[in-house]
Amino acid sequence: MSVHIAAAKGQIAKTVLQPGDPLRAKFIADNYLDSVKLVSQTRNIFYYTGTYKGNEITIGASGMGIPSIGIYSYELYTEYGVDTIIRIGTCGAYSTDLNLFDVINVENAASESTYAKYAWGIEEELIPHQGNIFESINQTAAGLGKTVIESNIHTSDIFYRKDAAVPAIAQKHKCLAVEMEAFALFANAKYLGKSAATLLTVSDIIPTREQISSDEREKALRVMIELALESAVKA
Ligand SMILES: O=P(O)(O)O[C@H]1O[C@H](CO)[C@@H](O)[C@H]1O
Ligand SMILES: O=c1cc[nH]c(=O)[nH]1
Repeated sequence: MSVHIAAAKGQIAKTVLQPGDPLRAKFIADNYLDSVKLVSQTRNIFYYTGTYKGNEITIGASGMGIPSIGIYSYELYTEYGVDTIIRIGTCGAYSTDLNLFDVINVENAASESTYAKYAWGIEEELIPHQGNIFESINQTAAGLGKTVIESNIHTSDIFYRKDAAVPAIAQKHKCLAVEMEAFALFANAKYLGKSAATLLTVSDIIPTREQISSDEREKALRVMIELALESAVKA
């Protein structure tokens, strides 16, 4: 057990799918995994380990924001020997070039956050996905005939803001969308020499205020979930 995860050593698989939402983790475990076991519910952040097509996999939440995923991904990599984390999140599109339910495979995460600098001495404001899992997701998507958009995204600490303009860092790095965790996940993986990818489903179109419901954020992300599971078993 680690400070924030109650699972015993050996109860977490080498590959973890990590949504922000604990109930999305439960939905995936209930609907996609066999022989599934709830291995941690500390702070109601659920971790389930089971098999998908015969391969052991863990689905567990990160909670929302950089500090939270910073904790969970670090403990998974260092205390449980996890090799690969695939974040499966939602994001807000900065323009109407994207549509609700589009799926992004994140190339680089740009952030104003000081997390990477003060945790690991990583000075860059743009951190790439780590290891081979990004490419494996692209190949898996092509094999399944699913469309994924490869793009930079903005990892922000802010969900609500007064200024409607696209933030400068997102403009600078041509980020199509915003979410709140990928930068810290990539920073931890980079520092620790681990693999990390982030898949995002567009849940909000920021300029038009179109959005999917909270129930859909839990349950209607089928394309992303199935792509992550199929990629995970090849990791
Ligand atoms: O759907 P998840 O994975 O939680 O991701 C996005 O949704 C949350 C905000 O609603 C933030 O965590 C953001 O990154
Ligand atoms: O961080 C996020 C996630 C979903 N939608 C947003 O607008 N922002």
